[in-house]
Amino acid sequence: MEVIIASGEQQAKLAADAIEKLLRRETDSTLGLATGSSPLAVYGELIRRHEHEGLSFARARGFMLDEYVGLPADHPQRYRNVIAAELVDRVHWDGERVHGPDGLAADIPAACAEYEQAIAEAGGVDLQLLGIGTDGHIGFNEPGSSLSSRTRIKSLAPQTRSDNARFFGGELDQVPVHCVTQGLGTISEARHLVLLATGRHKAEAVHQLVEGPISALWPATVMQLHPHATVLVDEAAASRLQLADYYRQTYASKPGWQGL
Ligand SMILES: N[C@@H]1[C@@H](O)[C@H](O)[C@@H](COP(=O)(O)O)O[C@@H]1O
Repeated sequence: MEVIIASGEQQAKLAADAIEKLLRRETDSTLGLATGSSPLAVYGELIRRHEHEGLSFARARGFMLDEYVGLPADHPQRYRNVIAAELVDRVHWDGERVHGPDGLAADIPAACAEYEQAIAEAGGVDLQLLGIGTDGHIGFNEPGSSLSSRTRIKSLAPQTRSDNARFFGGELDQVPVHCVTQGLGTISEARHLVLLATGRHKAEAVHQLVEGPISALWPATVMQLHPHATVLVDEAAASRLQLADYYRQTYASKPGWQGL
């Protein structure tokens, strides 16, 4: 696992560089998309590169991490609509090439199995963007999630519902109780995991993710088992890291050609 302590702006450039490298290669690429505030600066940088540097998403496929269950199709907080507004529409990416778990399916387990199948048929995810919840969730894999879980329905933890109430006008009772999320096993199969975290409220989750014992209690710790995981954190989110100086030195002496 590589830990890079960098400002939100630097994080966005580094993650966008890795995504641009994939989009400009000869073969089609598959991006794993996350919602929440953490990836917004990355999306902003990708939109800038699309508008000013000709970065094209035409040959890419996208798979989202998660979705609320039961929000009406036109609800602005439905993750499908959020990602359309924050990235897909703004980079003129064909919406048919961007997929997400179906939170409105009549048969949710069948829809989850189909989603797994669609990811597999696309050849798997090349780069998965991730944020982290204050309780250490990735996607919507709340504490207690199996480390080998697949896409499925989950109940949101009270902490997550209260954290996300800000997107629902501060009204907790408007936040859905259930979600569908790629599992920790699904996420772990992406070839490169790139997690972004900013702010002191993420410091404990980041400490556990990087330095804690692997445990379902802190689901993001599953990333310690991944052969190519990058964790981009600002100073505040890094404030509880025991080995922060070592991560700084390592990154400062990293060969420039290496990329993420
Ligand atoms: N389901 C999303 C996650 O994918 C996201 O990473 C996390 C952190 O959100 P934020 O980036 O807004 O702090 O919470 C949400 O509940």
